[in-house]
Amino acid sequence: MATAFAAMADRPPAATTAAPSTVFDKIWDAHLVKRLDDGRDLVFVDRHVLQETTSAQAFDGLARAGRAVRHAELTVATQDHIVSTAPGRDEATNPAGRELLGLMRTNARAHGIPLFGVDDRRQGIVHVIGPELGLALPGSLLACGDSHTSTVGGLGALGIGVGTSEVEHVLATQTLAMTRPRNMRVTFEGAVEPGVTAKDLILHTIGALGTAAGQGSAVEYAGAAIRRLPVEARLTLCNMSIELGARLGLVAPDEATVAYVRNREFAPTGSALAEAARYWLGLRTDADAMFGQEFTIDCSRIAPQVTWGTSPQDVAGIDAAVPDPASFADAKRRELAAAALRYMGLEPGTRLAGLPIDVAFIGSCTNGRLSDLEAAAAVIQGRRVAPTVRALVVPGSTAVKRAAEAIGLDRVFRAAGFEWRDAGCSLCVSVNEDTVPPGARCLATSNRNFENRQGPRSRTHLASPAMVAAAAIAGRIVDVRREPAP
Ligand SMILES: CC(C)[C@H](C(=O)O)[C@@H](O)C(=O)O
Ligand code: SF4
Repeated sequence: MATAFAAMADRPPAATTAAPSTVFDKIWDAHLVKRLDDGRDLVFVDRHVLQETTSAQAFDGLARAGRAVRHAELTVATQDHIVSTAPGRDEATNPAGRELLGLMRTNARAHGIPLFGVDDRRQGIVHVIGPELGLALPGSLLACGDSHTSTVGGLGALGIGVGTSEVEHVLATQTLAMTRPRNMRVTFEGAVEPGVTAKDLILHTIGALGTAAGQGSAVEYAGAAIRRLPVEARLTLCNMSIELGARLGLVAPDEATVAYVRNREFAPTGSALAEAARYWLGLRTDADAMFGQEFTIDCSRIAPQVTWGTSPQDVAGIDAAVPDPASFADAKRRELAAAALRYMGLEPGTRLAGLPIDVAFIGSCTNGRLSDLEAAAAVIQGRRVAPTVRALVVPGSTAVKRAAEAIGLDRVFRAAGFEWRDAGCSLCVSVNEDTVPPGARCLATSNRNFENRQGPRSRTHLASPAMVAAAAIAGRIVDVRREPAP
């Protein structure tokens, strides 16, 4: 399989067009198979990644239609959503997950698709393992039956989240029929303050522009502040393009991207890598390229962010208070904010700093990578979790878990009173056995704070790993920048 994946990187460079174009245009055009009569584009999918909750029906459909998997060698499967995260778990640990996990194993075997299941060292959240294993490469197009496929945009790849019927289409044809996304750019200017992370940049952006801003768009994140972000932070940023309403998000590849890709299990090596890197580094937006929408964000004014409501756009800096719904100009927004405060059990004017929490969750495809765990551990080192808090670390992949253990992070978390669990989606979506009790308040590093997301009547606030770590210790939401050094 490694050879097949490596060969994919040898694709010819995009045909140079006369008109100035964006990095998105260049990658899209390199994948264009044909323009369909209905106005959509048919694009080639370099990698197709499967997760258990959206693939079973797709395989059923394929069987009913009597079709085969077109390119099993460009497809991989993992088990992440419904898996138990209890240490030492297997497919049967979460009884509710047995059927879907079993179906994935049977389907993968029947079609010759490699499965990185619960017992595999390569298992993990689909959007974490793509970059980690070199399945997602700069300039590639990756599809997955999961909305946050946009994560891989951090490498300069097009990550397209699709529904179950499209999973079936990709399995059968290795192509995707889709309306070409519009170009949108968000440029980040100014210096980012210490204690402010990629998670804060994207939460702030969603708050400023709204969850509908990116509709139908491919968002390019640009600017000096983005160039300075390590690749894992770019993955966090692109992950939440979905909460900005976009189809995908991306950061143009640079030397940091190439360095990240080097030595990944399925990435090209040797002269194939050198040749691919030349192509990747040419994937830049031309100076005069046109964007349907352009926004600029001033990073110097961004504080660590915390959500107060039930949409990711309900967000404010840690030094702010819960807003008065009456303060919103738009009538619909006023109504939604009032409903959100009722659900969250919050009063207008209450400071976000100081809100007591019951659960602290560090993990997910947004913030479950090694650098996220390192940032959290740096805050926790030598301290204890407040007795009123249940604190969990759920690494984004088995490889992240092992890498963290190799540098002793598990000991830091355990000594502080955190649970150190096996890899999976866990409390991000609570379709396994991990839940937040009704009415309880959780500060989480994940990407969605919808009603009931972490269990019936659960209350979710979103923040960065360092902020969640600091809150777990304090027992309440605090400003990580003001915490005394350990
Ligand atoms: C289960 C899956 C379809 C879903 C998604 O696509 O987003 C999940 O990953 C989520 O985050 O809610
Ligand atoms: S971690 Fe959360 S957002 Fe990411 S794929 Fe899993 S459920 Fe979806």
